[in-house]
Amino acid sequence: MSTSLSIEKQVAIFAVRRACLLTSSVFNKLVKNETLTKEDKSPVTVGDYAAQAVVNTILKRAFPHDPIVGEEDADDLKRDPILTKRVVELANEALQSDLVLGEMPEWGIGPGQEKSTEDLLSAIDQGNHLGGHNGRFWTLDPIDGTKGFLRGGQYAVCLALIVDANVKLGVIGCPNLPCNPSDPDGEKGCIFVAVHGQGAQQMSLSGANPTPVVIPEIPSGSLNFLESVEAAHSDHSFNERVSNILSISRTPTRMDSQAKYCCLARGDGGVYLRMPTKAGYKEKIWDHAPGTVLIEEAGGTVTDSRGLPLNFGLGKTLGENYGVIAARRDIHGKVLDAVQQAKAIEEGEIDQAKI
Ligand SMILES: Nc1ncnc2c1ncn2[C@@H]1O[C@H](COP(=O)(O)O)[C@@H](OP(=O)(O)O)[C@H]1O
Ligand SMILES: [Mg+2]
Ligand SMILES: [Mg+2]
Ligand SMILES: [Mg+2]
Repeated sequence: MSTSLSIEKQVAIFAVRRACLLTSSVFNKLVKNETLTKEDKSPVTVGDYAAQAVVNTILKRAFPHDPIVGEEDADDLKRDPILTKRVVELANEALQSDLVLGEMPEWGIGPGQEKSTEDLLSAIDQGNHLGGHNGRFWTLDPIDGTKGFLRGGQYAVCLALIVDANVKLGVIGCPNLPCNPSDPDGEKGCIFVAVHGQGAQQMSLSGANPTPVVIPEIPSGSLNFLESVEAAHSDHSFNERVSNILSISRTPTRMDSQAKYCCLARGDGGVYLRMPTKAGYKEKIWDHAPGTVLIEEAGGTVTDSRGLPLNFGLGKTLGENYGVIAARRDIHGKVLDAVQQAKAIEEGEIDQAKI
């Protein structure tokens, strides 16, 4: 591993880019029966499986010794030969498209690199690492915000490299996100990249125009919350209470996926807040690792509601769920105080009338 992670960064960008092109083209052709329902009742589409097959194929060729913690596995898919055939078709199409400058055929990509069904199902299952505190591994969410993807909203292909529980590199591809927030109808599709200690960048899906990303100063009157669309994923009424404490009057921006972290990183919204809606759900590392390094490198802080950093060394999850707060470094403390105040009110420790 080079200390600058320049090769890892390039490979990750190319892999995420191919997966983004795949998922955008799948969306236009997706039909209803190309989605399965997982044991936890959440949806998974042929796009999720094919994107995981593509990214894992590239990672395993470029870094054969690196384990991968991926969201999906191929168990349910294997029971459905029609969906399997579709995933194989999609993954092969994405892997075999022409090489762009910098891509290497040794990564298993480019014309003529057709993979068998067995190769691709096994590539999906190579995301079976359990994570943990020691060593180096990748974590992949092939489509984060599958519900957003299905509704034609925001979703993201998310990849991070974790070394000894620290997120060293994060790449988030957002095929539906406008490149320029002040031109929402303009070009869509951008990739955000952050390397620990080296800053953050945004580039177009083609890799063109890389520009540094730094969270701008936002006057407190213009702050707003970035929150999940899904009410089951984060407690909207809690966010409203925190907004009131902070005298935030702007309505929250609801958006699926880690595109929220990307918007926060470029100042398109001021605070990401995700508090649990019910006991028992544990946040997954692939839902937060790339977003966390992006925010930290763009000048922000990410903690739970106790003010502690997220722990990426516990396995597939972040452990007991104390929520997630992300904001620019200089306002994070203020938001954390407000969250703790709102929690105390909720728990009945403070009489609302006294504050
Ligand atoms: N009860 C719950 N609480 C919090 N997050 C949940 C949840 N159920 C599912 N999720 C996660 O929320 C992610 C989407 O986040 P968001 O709401 O910010 O779009 C999902 O990612 P996938 O879509 O990759 O499965 C899933 O991992
Ligand atoms: Mg999912
Ligand atoms: Mg996800
Ligand atoms: Mg996902």
